[in-house]
Amino acid sequence: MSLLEKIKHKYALSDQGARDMVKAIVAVTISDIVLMFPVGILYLLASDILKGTIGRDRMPLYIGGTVAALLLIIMTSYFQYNATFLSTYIESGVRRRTLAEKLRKLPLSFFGKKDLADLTNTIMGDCAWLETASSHFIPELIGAMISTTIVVISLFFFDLRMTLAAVWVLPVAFLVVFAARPITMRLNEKATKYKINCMDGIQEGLETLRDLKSYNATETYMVGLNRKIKAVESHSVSSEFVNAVFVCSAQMILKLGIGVVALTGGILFSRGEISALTFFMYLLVVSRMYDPFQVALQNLSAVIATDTQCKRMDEILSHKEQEGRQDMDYQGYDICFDHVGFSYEDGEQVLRDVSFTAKQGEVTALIGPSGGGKTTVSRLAARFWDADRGTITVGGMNVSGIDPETLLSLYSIVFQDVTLFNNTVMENIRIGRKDATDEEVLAAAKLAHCDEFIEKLPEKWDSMIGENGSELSGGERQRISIARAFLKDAPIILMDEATASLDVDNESLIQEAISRLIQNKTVLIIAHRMRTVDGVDKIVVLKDGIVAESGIPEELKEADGIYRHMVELQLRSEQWKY
Ligand SMILES: Nc1ncnc2c1ncn2[C@@H]1O[C@H](COP(=O)(O)OP(=O)(O)OP(=O)(O)O)[C@@H](O)[C@H]1O
Repeated sequence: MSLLEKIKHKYALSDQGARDMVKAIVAVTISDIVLMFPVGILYLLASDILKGTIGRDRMPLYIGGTVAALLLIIMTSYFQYNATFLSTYIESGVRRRTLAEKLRKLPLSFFGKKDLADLTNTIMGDCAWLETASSHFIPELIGAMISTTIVVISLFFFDLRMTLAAVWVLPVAFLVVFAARPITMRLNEKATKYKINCMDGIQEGLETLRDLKSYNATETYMVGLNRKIKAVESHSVSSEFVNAVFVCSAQMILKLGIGVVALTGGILFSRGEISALTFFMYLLVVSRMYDPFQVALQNLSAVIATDTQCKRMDEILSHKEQEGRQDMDYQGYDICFDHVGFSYEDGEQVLRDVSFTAKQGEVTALIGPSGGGKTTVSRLAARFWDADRGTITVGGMNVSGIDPETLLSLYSIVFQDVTLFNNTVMENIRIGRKDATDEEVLAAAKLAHCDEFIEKLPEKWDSMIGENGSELSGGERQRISIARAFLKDAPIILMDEATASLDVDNESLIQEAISRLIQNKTVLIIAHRMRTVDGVDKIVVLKDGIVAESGIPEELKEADGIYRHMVELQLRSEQWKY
């Protein structure tokens, strides 16, 4: 692996980002070396004074040297600023976009393991931390190490003993901070874990505020949240404290270097083994040489801490994407489950052996007791998850070999919990097909009976509907979701009891529209109310992860099975009154 590849992989950078980081390292190295130029000029001046050769003719050299050193310092600082700061912000944007793009391609199973706060923290917080790391910590650390090595090598040409007196502190100080690596990393990981836990708590509180208030549980929630905030506080403080102990100790060791140089120089000078000029030069050099290194030590501990953030990012970036072909030759759009077995992350077998076919031009209803696996079956059909055993085909093509986005283009999905975006009603419906014209959007909305309530909104079709459609009723939200399905007009329709939040008037209107929509399509409905499945072509009863019964409604009603039992139960519950 080349150096660029290594940097790219280690710090989750793009090709350009890795190149910019190398440029930044070069810029810092030059900048650090240039800072030694004034020391050189002072050395020349001292040398001339001691030799008595100072005169007018040497003045241009001193003045020219000083001006050149100043110009070089300004130029390299400018170069360093450009190479680090400007490119870093561009790179941060690239990094965030790469993460978001990757998340888009990951299977939903990945999101089962990660909560929203964790992912948001990676995209925003970890990226911001890496932003500082790539603009400051890493280039300054590597730059300081390279420039110090160059200075140290050149010092060996003057006097070995004095050089050793000056440089022994460098590896010792470095080792002190580096030896603390396992402790600081562990503490940093812990602090990050508590921080995410706290963010998660805040997010949960905001999302569930309505329920917390209605059950007078806000106080209990605040007690829990306070505990989480305190945990973040104490872990961050102890992480900082331990870090400071090691960094400060290492910096004190560096200061010891000046003392040792003065002592060694004093002894050697008194013995006449070095000249006053050499002694003076070493004092000058050590007074400057430790400065970048002192900063580098702080940066080293910060770079060590960066490991936690990089690992978290790498976990996302290296996670296997769902792949598949885009050019499929479908033979119709039948969905066929053949001995399918599946379990979620927790390992509990949700589907044990499921086989059935949902034919094109027919409505297949999935019914069964709660937790029987109906939603899971529909998720597997759309490849939100991959089955563990057996095969699922669409139009004869195994879904595990189809590119997820290509597969989803075959589906119109109407979920029970509708997701709406903080945008206009028009754009929320257009999500169904992004290239649809306004007329097409309007037509789809009309079919889903959305137009009546949209026309009453203050800005009509341009009305913003608040985050997740919070300004709309449950029925209105669901009608928008159905309008999207009309607009997409895909050959397969997956519905999760789409009419659940509609009142009686709307329900019959929507049902009539749905009947038009589903003609000659493969329709898979997750049904909870038995009266809605009376007219379907096929019922599949899922219970305990297997197909317990399947057939046409009349047949199943005759048999004394689960379907008949569910119909009877529902009839009884319909007679229930408050
Ligand atoms: N993302 C998930 N991670 C882990 N387990 C899950 C997940 N989603 C569902 N399950 C579990 O899988 C089982 C089947 O759930 P599923 O939602 O498929 O059932 P269902 O028949 O649709 O239920 P309902 O009628 O109540 O909606 C349940 O035990 C449920 O707890």
